[in-house]
Amino acid sequence: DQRHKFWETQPVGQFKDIGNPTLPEGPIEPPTPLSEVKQEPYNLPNLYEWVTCDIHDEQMCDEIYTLLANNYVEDDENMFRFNYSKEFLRWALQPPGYFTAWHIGVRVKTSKKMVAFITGIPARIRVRDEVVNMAEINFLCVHKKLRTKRLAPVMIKEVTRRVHLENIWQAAYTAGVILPTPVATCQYWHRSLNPKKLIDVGFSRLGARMTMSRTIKLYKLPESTVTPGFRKMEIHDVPAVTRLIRNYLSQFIVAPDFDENDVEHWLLPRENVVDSYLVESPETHEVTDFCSFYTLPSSILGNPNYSTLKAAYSFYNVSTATPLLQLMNDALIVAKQKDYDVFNALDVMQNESFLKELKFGPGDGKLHYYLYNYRVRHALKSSELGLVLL
Ligand SMILES: COc1cc([C@H]2SCC(=O)N2Cc2ccccc2)c(Br)cc1O
Repeated sequence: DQRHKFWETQPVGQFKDIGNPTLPEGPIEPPTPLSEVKQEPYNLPNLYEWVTCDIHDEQMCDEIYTLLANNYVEDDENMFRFNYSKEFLRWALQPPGYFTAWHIGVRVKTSKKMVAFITGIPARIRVRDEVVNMAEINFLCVHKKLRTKRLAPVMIKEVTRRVHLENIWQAAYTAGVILPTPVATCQYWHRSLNPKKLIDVGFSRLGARMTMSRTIKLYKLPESTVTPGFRKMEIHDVPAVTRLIRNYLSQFIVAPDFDENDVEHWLLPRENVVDSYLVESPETHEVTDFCSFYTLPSSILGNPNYSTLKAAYSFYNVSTATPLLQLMNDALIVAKQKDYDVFNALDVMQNESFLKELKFGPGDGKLHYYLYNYRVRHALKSSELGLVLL
């Protein structure tokens, strides 16, 4: 089909190469001399033009928010659609060292209406012992009415060209669909916090021989956290949290190579965007554990009583003294206190060790991770992945 036609032209692991032990791990193609990188943008179909999006600009941010809120990812049954907030988009797209040129919109020349979007952000990602400068590609969105115009391939080529101009030759991205060739395939799990609402909107179903009140009781959580020394992360914790998370992530085959600037950006609490907590030992004042989740609501499509689902997504968690089970239960307790309806987690890192026990149920969505222009000897188990993309 057309999709594989495009990906067969790209430096990505090809299905035909699976299991070929002679192919080395690492870049598939060498960098192109900067003088040979195409200097001008790729051609769009006539009616459309590229626009570089300054996400800091209120009006531009509004246009991007609205495009995504109406046209971004839905579940297979079109019951829900991601509803990234404006403050979340500003956080997600302005990490240390970001390039405005990598926030690319497509708009109609005449009406100036934004009809498509794709982004890249720079990230240092370690693959085994190699730290690679990559672009994390995200928010690929084409307006529902323009889906048959084959805009996505030219948008992917354009963001790749702009990434190449910054001398970066690898990328990481995720998708709900199978493309050549997944580095890892993960499963989403969900922990009900507001089971009545989740059943009312059709996400969950009442279990057999279960009443609503029995279901509410099943998911009930304590009013307050149980771990002594459990508190919100603050700016002065950045050095300790950086040490803790760098050490923890070193056990995974693919993981971000966070420095203190990255930790300050990605893990310091931001209201309605990202929450992070740590355990400071009351005796030694050492920071021994960390947990975090980000806030990504979903629009509920066509329900008369509810319009939005408040969802928390497990981000990075580290346990060295507090059992991970207890740490994550405290995260659930805090999320319930803040009125989240559901707490979502991928089966990456050590998450599998707590999912069933904390009453998570498997979702219907799989998430495939991909690397561009970097071959990994063989697909990873999700527990070998230490990378969470937004
Ligand atoms: C519907 O089952 C799932 C849907 C989603 C995504 S697709 C569009 C959307 O909004 N989602 C977030 C959401 C919506 C509802 C519940 C939990 C998460 C994910 Br990710 C995993 C699921 O299993």
